[in-house]
Amino acid sequence: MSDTPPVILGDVPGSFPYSVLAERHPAIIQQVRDAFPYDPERHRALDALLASCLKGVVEPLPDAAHDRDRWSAWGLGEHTGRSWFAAPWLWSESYFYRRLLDAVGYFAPGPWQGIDPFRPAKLTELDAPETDAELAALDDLEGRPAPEAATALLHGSLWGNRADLGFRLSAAGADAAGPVPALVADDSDALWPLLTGTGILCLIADNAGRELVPDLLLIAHVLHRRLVERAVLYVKPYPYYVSDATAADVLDALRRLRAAPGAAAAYGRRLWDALGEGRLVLRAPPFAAAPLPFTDLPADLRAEFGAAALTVVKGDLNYRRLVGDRRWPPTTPFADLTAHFPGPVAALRTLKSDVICGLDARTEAALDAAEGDRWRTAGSHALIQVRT
Ligand SMILES: O=P(O)(O)OC[C@H]1O[C@](O)(CO)[C@@H](O)[C@@H]1O
Repeated sequence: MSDTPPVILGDVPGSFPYSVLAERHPAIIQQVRDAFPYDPERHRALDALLASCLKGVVEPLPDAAHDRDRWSAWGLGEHTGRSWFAAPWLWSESYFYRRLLDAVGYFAPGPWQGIDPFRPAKLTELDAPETDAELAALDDLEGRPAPEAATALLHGSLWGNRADLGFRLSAAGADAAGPVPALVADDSDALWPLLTGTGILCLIADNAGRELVPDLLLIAHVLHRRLVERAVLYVKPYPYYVSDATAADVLDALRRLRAAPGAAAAYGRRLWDALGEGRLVLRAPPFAAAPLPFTDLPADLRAEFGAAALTVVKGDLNYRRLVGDRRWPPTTPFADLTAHFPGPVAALRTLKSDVICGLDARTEAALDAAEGDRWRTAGSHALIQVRT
């Protein structure tokens, strides 16, 4: 595309990406420090990461890191020795989480290996009374016509994306939708006809807890109603962006569902059975936590999404990766920016970063008039965009 805007960097003081690197990442380091009684070595490593993020430069991975080659292929050499603020924002954010896990000993043999530094916060959310209320709402769906139940579950999965623990560190209270509808694009009419009963649904998950639970309910629904033959759920291979879902988080969510009263437990049982029968497959590919756009999908994922009836891409970060982390003119067609994707694709996302496409001109003008630039990042608007 000749007028392609530049990739977003984090180097403009006052911009949203800059604030994430300069303020949110230090706040996340503090949150992690407070989450567990780490030993002095871990605290020193967290001190070093904080200093490196704020005033230092990107450093290489330790010699023994299991994924050094992978990160070399993902551009680490190019950014090593340069400021975190000078790299593409997507790249800096991803590498920050990789280094945070190093600092807390997540990958190294020892007592902290495999301990998710974000798990206490994820469990607090999963166990919150709000989750009970959301699960109780499933009882009201019983007996409703299938299309009505399907729409309710789709919207549950969509708005579940607002439940993002990293986002909450800086966007508390971002609730008012103002005079513009909360849903700024809605292609859901094009989504359901793609699920004709014989294909595979791929769902690229985003957050754990109160987003993952409705994602699982949606999957349970399409499997139970035989809208697809099989579903594949893609999660992160390691803790990432504070609340992103890992396989362990899927198991926590399933346990929560199975232990719930009312209709929720039946959804949990169906999902459990579907995993056992191979009708629901869990995947955690390294690329799920790559600092790269989906134009760089590896061959295996390209083939899987190419063979699916539909791939649902959840959340803001995955949206940035899907359409490209660039400040596109908001009326740029979604179909143009996702033409590279190997199969039909639907984005379900609440708006939490500057990236947006596929709006009609009237909606863009109304949003700007009502909220300035704030609608892009406040998390108070959402979209359902589909490319068939
Ligand atoms: O959980 P989500 O919807 O992917 O949102 C994570 C979001 O957090 C931010 O990276 C800021 O840290 C957003 O801009 C990003 O896309």
